[in-house]
Amino acid sequence: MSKLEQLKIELNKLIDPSLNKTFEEVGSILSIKVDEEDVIDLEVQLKNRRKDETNIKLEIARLAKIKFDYPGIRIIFTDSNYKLDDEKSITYLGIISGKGGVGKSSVTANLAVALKRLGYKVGVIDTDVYGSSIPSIFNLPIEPLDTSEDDELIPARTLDDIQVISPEFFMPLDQPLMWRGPMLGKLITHFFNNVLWDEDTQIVLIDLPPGTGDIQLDVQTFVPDAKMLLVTTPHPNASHVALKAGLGAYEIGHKIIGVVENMSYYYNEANQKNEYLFGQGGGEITASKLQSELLIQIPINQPVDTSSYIYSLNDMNGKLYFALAKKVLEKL
Ligand SMILES: Nc1ncnc2c1ncn2[C@@H]1O[C@H](COP(=O)(O)OP(=O)(O)OP(=O)(O)O)[C@@H](O)[C@H]1O
Repeated sequence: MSKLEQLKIELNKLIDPSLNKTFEEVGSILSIKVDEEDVIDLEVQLKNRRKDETNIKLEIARLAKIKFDYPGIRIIFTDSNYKLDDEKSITYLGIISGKGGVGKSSVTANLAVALKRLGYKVGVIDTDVYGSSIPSIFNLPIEPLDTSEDDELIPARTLDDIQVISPEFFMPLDQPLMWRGPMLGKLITHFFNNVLWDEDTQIVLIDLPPGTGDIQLDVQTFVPDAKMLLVTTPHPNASHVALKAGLGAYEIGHKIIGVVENMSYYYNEANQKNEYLFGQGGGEITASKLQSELLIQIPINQPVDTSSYIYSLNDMNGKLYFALAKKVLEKL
């Protein structure tokens, strides 16, 4: 047996501390080679790189250099997707729209509350960097988030116990901040890789920027199983743009679970009729062209408690969001 094969056997006995399983059991070693200068090239995946990489690097170096006398070793660490049997996994649902102002953030926040009312443990990631409004919808103070000992972000928490992550918490108050591509990419990576959600978190809603861009692509990379909910207003022009966003989502590889038509009508108490201020049919057209389903039509309405953006269960819209949450759960 060659020296390299013997080293591989010893490496395979190492334990991934975050899985409490040997490298062999979870297939941690992706590749191992030796170059012409006798230096080892090793590719290893770990469940929790941030926490375990330094110690594992030492253990590997000890084996390769001291026990097997190799002059050097280069290690590339990647993330392991290995799932333990009892590991709870979070379901991600992205909320998308063609353009801004159609109520995407309102839908995200009110859907989160409705899911919570149904007994689910919910988180929200606000990725709408240029139009971030989730913290203000939830009335959360804009202050830097705490971090755990392992440098993970601890989400802000609403009074309803919904956990929230938003770029707002990283920006100077009331000042513009120019997010450039790489900076933005880092922030979003952090939002998906380094958040300490409560252990029993079941659903995380992602408020995405309007349209199809880098952040949508990032979400596909970090959470490829994420499903999408598309928000549009009833106006045919809005639905035209929403359709583009939906087609873009399909192209990226996202699944759309349905369409929400927001600001569908206004119920006029005076004549007891629905007034279709923004036209009619946009949601239905978008859903049918995407071969999806129009899940709900939400009218224009302010919460009875005018100090809040969240509808109570006494509000007509609160009841509709409750119905939407049930449909969403069926689709997920
Ligand atoms: N059904 C509704 N009835 C009345 N007002 C609504 C309704 N839906 C949303 N709004 C209001 O419309 C405005 C825009 O909503 P919101 O910020 O949720 O849109 P958005 O699509 O997330 O926009 P952006 O992408 O620019 O952040 C807000 O003031 C919100 O309170």
